[in-house]
Amino acid sequence: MNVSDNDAARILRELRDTAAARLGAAGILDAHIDAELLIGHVLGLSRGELQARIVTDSTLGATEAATVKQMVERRAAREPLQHITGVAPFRSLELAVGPGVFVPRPETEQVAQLAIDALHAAAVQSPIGVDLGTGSGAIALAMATEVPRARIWAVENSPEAFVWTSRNFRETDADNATLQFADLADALHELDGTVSVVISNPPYIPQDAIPRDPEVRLFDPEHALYGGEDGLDVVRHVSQTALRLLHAGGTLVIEHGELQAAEIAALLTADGWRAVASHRDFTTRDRATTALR
Ligand SMILES: C[S@@+](CC[C@H](N)C(=O)[O-])C[C@H]1O[C@@H](n2cnc3c(N)ncnc32)[C@H](O)[C@@H]1O
Repeated sequence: MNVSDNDAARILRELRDTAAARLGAAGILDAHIDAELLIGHVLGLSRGELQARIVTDSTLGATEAATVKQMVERRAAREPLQHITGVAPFRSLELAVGPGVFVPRPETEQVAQLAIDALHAAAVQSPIGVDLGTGSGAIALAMATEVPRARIWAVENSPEAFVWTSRNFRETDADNATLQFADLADALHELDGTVSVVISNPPYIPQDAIPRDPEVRLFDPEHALYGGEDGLDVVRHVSQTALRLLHAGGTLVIEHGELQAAEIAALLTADGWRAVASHRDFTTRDRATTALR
């Protein structure tokens, strides 16, 4: 490494840090991400390339280089990046993840927005929100931190996942969020008829539809992926539990596969839900359905 490499890295790093501080002071939540994307855009580098340049040009010693090599090998074996780093970003949160828990996905950030909007719109002082099958706690903790006046309950019944859920609840320290180890089909009877919003990203993959990506097939827990023969076994339970939990006018939000919107609309309509509507993600795929109690 020569001095000019070092200088180039330092200048780049200071530029990144100054830009992040400026954006943070302006109220942008993930300021360092925005800063790196902006500088990368100007320099014609991806965010990863920019970060690699900052590290390799300045501070990368032999030990760090060896660690990077090991991590690259793990990634090459298709272990999810989030398992290697141990962290999954979700909206404004950084959640601990690893073997045994479903890695929260970017598309779920958009689905969570539907529940957050419904909580914001709720007429009562402290609306109750429930996340059925909470996994890492991503949706529940997003609702709790983004709608502080709400009271949030989260339900999970996988012991392996629950280790991670508990850790994320502890580390997020949202005192308006409660976690329960329970089967969502028979959970939270004490809240019957009082809840404003129920959201679930349940297992919805049909038993025979094995996911293509090794990261999903080999590393996400089966209990988080598969929903029986037609993929809708857990969705049927979510519908019944939400009918019991929600007060009249309350909102149900369900994430699902892009080809399941019509089937889920029929299922919910048959169960007596009103105003059933599907919602597209940023790539125009139908990935969520809402309904009113
Ligand atoms: C697709 S993952 C979603 C996790 C998280 N909500 C998210 O969006 O990242 C489905 C979750 O539901 C949990 N689950 C499946 N069946 C359940 C049941 N009957 N009761 C409670 N949780 C269940 C799984 O263990 C898993 O954590």
